[in-house]
Amino acid sequence: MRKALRLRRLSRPRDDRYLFVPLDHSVSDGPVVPRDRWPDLIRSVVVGGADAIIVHKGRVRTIDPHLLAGCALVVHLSAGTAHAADANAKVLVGEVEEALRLGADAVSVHVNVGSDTEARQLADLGVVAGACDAWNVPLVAMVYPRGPRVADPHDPALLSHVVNIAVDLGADIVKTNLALPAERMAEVVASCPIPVLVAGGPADGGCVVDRARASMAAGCAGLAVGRRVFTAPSPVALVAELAAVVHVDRHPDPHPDLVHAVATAAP
Ligand SMILES: O=C(CO)COP(=O)(O)O
Ligand SMILES: N[C@@H](CC=O)C(=O)O
Repeated sequence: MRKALRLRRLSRPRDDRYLFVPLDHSVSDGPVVPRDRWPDLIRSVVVGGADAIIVHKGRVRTIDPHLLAGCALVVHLSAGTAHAADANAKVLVGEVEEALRLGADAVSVHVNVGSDTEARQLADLGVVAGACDAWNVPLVAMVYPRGPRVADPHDPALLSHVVNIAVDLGADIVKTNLALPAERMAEVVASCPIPVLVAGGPADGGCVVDRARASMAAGCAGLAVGRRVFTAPSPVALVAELAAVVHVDRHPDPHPDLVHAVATAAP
C-alpha cells in the first residue's frame, strides 16, 4: 500500500488534521488506567472522535480490534522510563515490520534533542525512517528539546530547529512542545514543511481546550493529547471537544462521520 494512503487514514475526516491520543505512558510512568477500565478508555477515545491512538507493540494485543473501527493505530517504537539513570534516554524496542504485522497504520519514534544520548536517538530515527520508506509506512517523530543542555523547551527558535530535524531525517509528521507564548508557535509551523502536532502536556498545564485552540490558531495540523485525556473525568467528552477544535472549527461543513462521533459522545 502507498504511504500516502496510510497517511490519509491518520486523519479520520481526511482533512489532513490530526487528533492523536498517545497511551504510551505505561512504559515511561506506569499504567494509564487500571486494566478493567482499559476497554472503556479505548471506546471513549474512538467514540469521542480521535483519529489515532498510539501504543507500544505488546499493548496492541490488549485492544479488541472491533473497538478500533474508524480509528487508526500508531505503534510507538521508543521506550525509556522515569526511573532510569537518564530518564531522557530512549531506546528502540520494536521494528516497522512488527508494527505492520500488528495492523499499524503508522509508527512513531521519540527523540530528545539536548539529552546525553541524543546521538543514538538521532541514529535510531534515521534507521526507522529508512524502514518506513522501504515499507511505505508513515513515520510520526516525537522530537522534543529535553535534557541538561536545554534552557527553555518552549523556545520558538529551538522548536523550529527540532521539528526540522524530523523533516531532515525523513518523518512525515512531527510532534513537539507548544511554543510559549503560544502565538509564537506560528514561527515553528512556518519553518516546517511537514504537519506539526502539539503534545497535550501535564495535568497542571492550564486549560487543554484553550491550548488546543491556540495551537490550531497558530497553524498546527493537530494535537497529540495523552495525560489530559486518560486522567479526565470524562475522556469521551474531552476527546469530542478536542476533535471539534481540530476538525469542526476549521470546516463549516465537516465530514458526517465526525459530526456523528462528536454528537453521540456522551458527556
Ligand atoms: O504524545 C505524547 C506522549 O507520547 C504527549 O502526551 P501528553 O499529552 O501526556 O503530553
Ligand atoms: N513520549 C512520552 C512518553 C509518554 O509518557 C515522553 O516520554 O514524553
